[in-house]
Amino acid sequence: MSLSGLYAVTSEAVCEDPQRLVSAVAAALAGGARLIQYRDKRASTDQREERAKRLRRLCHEAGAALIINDDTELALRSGADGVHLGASDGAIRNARLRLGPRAIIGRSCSGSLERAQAAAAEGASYVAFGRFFASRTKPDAPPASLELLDAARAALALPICVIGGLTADNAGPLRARGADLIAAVDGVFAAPDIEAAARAYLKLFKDPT
Ligand SMILES: Cc1ncc(COP(=O)(O)OP(=O)(O)O)c(N)n1
Ligand SMILES: Cc1ncsc1CCOP(=O)(O)O
Ligand SMILES: [Mg+2]
Repeated sequence: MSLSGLYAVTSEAVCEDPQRLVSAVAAALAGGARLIQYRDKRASTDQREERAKRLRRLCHEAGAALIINDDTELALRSGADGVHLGASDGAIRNARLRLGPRAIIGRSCSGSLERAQAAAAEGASYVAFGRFFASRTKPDAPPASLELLDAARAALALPICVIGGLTADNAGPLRARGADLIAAVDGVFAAPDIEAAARAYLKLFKDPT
């Protein structure tokens, strides 16, 4: 699949209730999201496995891919399409060995081009920079700059994801600087109309006519 477009990352609030989680992700898919990340820091191992399998079916029915945050073994058990790993979530190489050559493996690089280059060399599928704006989801995430994005676009051949306080209204300049994936938690899942919110981000990926 092409790693471009909206990357909708589940919020703590929607993960509180499994029915809400499924309907929220269904709405994001209806709005055109084709990459979903299941990010759930609170549920038990069994609950997360059950929910990940449910989301994997939902995403695949819609022709979308499901990525699991933090947990390579859960990605394997649930049949998800890949995993997103932060700096302390394990080595890319190990995840690649566990999940295979077709898996989508992402790495958080905060504001560091060096980290992104290392991730690329280890076999990451995409690298994620951010936060770019204030984020209620992860207020203490280290900041990244537009200049970093310019340098990353020039130096890296793999897809670039941006994250952190991104909305359809503020992500345009990042997209214009070559971001392939716009990742958002609250911008999608805290919106009163999740489907409409997802659709609004996707306008940033349409060719200007
Ligand atoms: C697309 C994307 N980018 C960055 C992150 C953050 O990952 P990490 O630094 O491991 O922090 P947590 O999300 O685990 O709190 C992400 N999840 N997704
Ligand atoms: C997980 C993560 N990593 C860096 S910022 C961030 C939070 C993104 O959430 P939001 O889109 O609500 O700011
Ligand atoms: Mg993590």
